[in-house]
Amino acid sequence: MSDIHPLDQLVAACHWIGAKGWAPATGGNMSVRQDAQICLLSESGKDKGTLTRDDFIQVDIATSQALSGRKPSAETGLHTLIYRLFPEAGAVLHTHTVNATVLSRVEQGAALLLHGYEMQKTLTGQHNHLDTVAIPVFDNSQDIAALASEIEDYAARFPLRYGFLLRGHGLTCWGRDVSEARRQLEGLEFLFECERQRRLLENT
Ligand SMILES: CSCCC(=O)C(=O)COP(=O)(O)O
Ligand SMILES: [Zn+2]
Repeated sequence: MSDIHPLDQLVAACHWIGAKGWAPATGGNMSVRQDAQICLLSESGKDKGTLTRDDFIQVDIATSQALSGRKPSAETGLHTLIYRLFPEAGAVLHTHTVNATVLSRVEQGAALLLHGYEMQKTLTGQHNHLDTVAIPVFDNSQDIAALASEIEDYAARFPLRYGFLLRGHGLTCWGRDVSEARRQLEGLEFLFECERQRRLLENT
């Protein structure tokens, strides 16, 4: 348990994501849960690698509405969905990496299946490289409410853990706190890089 305020941890995570090149230009969005009702979400249209505390906006988790007149992320509805689906979720990170963007397009199926990688064990609850981790892939849409509804339906039928991919768009992942969300993001991104390399090499 860290003494650093969760919002400061999130700002640090945004800078780390920016330095990695995982949220180019204005891509990506990040949030942290304040309490059962409210989350703090990045303001829309900003460079997420240079955010400060003032760039986060209080949003009502039940309605996805900002408490102020400011405009939170265009993907607010996906963050609030995760906080509603998973009361234990404390932070949500959405990135636009090349690996997530390309792999989610190349993968024709409904999920990216990760199997045989020791690094799967960086994901909470994974203890064996021989298990299969399924990261669902949803077709991208500009209708975030419809997308949220589709993801909610999926979660009612199948286990939804760690994160999901939006086809040709990026990864959204979460954790109990910023630290766990960062670990899931870093682990998944490593696995995506391996999977992209494996597919390239095995097809030659
Ligand atoms: C060029 S980024 C397009 C929108 C997007 O996918 C994203 O992650 C950033 O949107 P936001 O409103 O959160 O800035
Ligand atoms: Zn995005």
